[in-house]
Amino acid sequence: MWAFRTARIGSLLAATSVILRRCLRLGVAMAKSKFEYVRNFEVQDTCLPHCWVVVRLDGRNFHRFAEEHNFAKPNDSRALHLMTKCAQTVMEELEDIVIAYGQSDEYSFVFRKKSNWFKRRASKFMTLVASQFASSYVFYWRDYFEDQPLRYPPGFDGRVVLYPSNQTLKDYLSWRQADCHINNLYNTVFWALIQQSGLTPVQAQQRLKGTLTADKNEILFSEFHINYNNEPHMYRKGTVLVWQKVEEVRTQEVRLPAEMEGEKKAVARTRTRVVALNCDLIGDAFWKEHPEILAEEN
Ligand SMILES: Nc1nc2c(ncn2[C@@H]2O[C@H](COP(=O)(O)OP(=O)(O)OP(=O)(O)O)[C@@H](O)[C@H]2O)c(=O)[nH]1
Ligand SMILES: [Mg+2]
Ligand SMILES: [Mg+2]
Repeated sequence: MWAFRTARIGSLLAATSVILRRCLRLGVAMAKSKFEYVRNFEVQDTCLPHCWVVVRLDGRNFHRFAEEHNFAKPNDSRALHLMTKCAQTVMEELEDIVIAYGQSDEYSFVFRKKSNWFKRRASKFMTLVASQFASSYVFYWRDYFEDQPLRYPPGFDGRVVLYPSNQTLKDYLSWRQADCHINNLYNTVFWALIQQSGLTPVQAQQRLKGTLTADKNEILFSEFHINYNNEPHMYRKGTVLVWQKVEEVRTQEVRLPAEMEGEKKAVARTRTRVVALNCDLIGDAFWKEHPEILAEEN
């Protein structure tokens, strides 16, 4: 009797599991349409593991954008501060960015070596950075350009570059900062010759043809009494964004006995914030001061 019952339960269970399996198969077949195969056309764009992932953005045709929006020449501090505000937003909204560097119409964002954000898909990194940056540029425009309406929507191109070692990453950032220095020195003399000496752009270009750094410094000093080293750091060095612990003091209402109700007290707390620096990245000093950026766990 007992054996008969056990056999019956067994065959019932077997029948149920066959039905269940059929249903599941049918369900899966139904969920997959005949068009499903097009998924296979998607390319794998996973960034190589253990590499620094750098996303660099650059303003599209900003030569024209700067003209149309009356940017000051050679440097418009409103435009540079707006770029930095957008980059700060990118760092705060997205994940795993350990440092960013910007100058002119470009910003580079460095994702930590071991980031597994969106399974390290390059297209996700690039498009999320570019779209967050571009929407922030429009969103915050009025805060920096109070009297200058935004005349058309700006665009930013993006690229992803992988750097396999700390040295190559440091060299990449040094390259961008050296570019900032070379362009800024040239532009400072170029516009001084036009704005202060009345040369035409073609004449200014001719005057600077073949000149070396020392020559440009000399022209600035002897003709315009400008010591290039005293020009603002933001123009000469660009902007570095890093995470830093900042002590914040806020006045806060505290719970006290009824007779003291509503009293406020200063409360200090430490938060990690994105901080903008206009410092040198090429020498060792910066990396010694901020060892956590290249630390192994990154
Ligand atoms: N007047 C002024 N112009 C700026 C400033 N920052 C950037 N620009 C302009 O933006 C340009 C940026 O250079 P590029 O990125 O090489 O060139 P682009 O015109 O943006 O062209 P693509 O990047 O190739 O699309 C500079 O050459 C300037 O004309 C600024 O502070 N003041
Ligand atoms: Mg550009
Ligand atoms: Mg550029």
